[in-house]
Amino acid sequence: MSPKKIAVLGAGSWGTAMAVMMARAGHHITLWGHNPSHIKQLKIDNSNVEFLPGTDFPSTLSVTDQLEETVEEHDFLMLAVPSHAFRQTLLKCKPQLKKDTIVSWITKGFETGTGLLAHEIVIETLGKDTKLALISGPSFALEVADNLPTAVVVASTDIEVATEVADIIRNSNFLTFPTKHLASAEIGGAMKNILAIAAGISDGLGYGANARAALITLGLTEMVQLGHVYNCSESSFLGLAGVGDLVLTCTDNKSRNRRLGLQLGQGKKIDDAKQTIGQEVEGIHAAREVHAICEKWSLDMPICIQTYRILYEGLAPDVAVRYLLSRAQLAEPQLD
Ligand SMILES: NC(=O)C1=CN([C@@H]2O[C@H](COP(=O)(O)OP(=O)(O)OC[C@H]3O[C@@H](n4cnc5c(N)ncnc54)[C@H](OP(=O)(O)O)[C@@H]3O)[C@@H](O)[C@H]2O)C=CC1
Ligand SMILES: O=C(CO)COP(=O)(O)O
Repeated sequence: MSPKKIAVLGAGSWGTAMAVMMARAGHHITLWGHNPSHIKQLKIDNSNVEFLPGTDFPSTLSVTDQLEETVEEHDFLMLAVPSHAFRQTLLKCKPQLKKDTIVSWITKGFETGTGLLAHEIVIETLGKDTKLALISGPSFALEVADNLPTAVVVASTDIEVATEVADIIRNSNFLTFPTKHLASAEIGGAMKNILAIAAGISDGLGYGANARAALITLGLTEMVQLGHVYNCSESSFLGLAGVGDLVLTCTDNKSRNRRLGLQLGQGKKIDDAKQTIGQEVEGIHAAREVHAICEKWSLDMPICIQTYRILYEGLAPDVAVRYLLSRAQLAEPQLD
């Protein structure tokens, strides 16, 4: 694949790791960040990026805080901002956006307040003919920045766009699989953050590996249940963006969502836990949106709801777990 010009919009750990990975593969990357002092610091010294220690920037990677000219000069955008900044970033891009620009994103979450999926926001703000794609799957920023093998899906309702994006960003350490299951990939990426908090809570309380495996399995059935609202098939959650990312973030302490849960399970207050992590914890927002969606559609998703109650209603983690255990399921929840 010949080198491309790609603009990564969002200079947090994930945008930076993706930018470095693609620049190493020979692409010409512009990394935009909204915080001028952060960008200034990166221009002076990028040898010790916060949360990505030891990540040197290749010469094919430049940084900027100028969004307008970045959008103007690129026909491939990759949004890496947190979900709460997704719509406003698209709106800021819109005036400079060219007709055939690829709008891709690596954000994981529902829109705060509306519960919309990212592709719904793209269509609402930029129109239904936008060439859009999501890149998602089990992919810790630190490991991608360290050049460790990673496999993700590139999802778009237009499989030609998914294939084009997958072909551009694939390299020997970063495998990409095109898929048309866009909504499932978005739901998987957003839901696993809530479930990673739940798994962290369970581990923080000292419940063992059996409980964690049960949470992962039953969490997957909740993911599938939510998918029914969007007409997603059960099997569409069994890939990298669903079960793959769920297993990763529920089991490894590189996950910020899991680490938040661990601290809550150990008795820490949520504000203190958030402060210790010092980065985005998307599951906190996603729990609120999923709670609202469950109310709207009368969905029974006990793990997500108990996690919401711990996060927003001050429910004690051990009480939430006892509730889950006491639900006396007559039958194991099934995927179909
Ligand atoms: N890190 C990871 O391993 C992965 C993360 N993701 C997803 O990527 C997304 C970004 O997360 P991540 O990079 O990890 O988070 P970080 O906490 O590392 O960084 C978030 C970045 O977003 C910036 N930001 C905040 N508000 C705005 C805004 N309004 N406009 C532009 N930029 C803004 C912050 O800048 P400042 O702090 O200067 O305000 C910061 O640089 C999330 O949805 C996450 O779930 C997906 C896969 C892997
Ligand atoms: O999405 C991720 C890995 O795929 C990162 O997970 P956390 O946001 O929980 O760190």
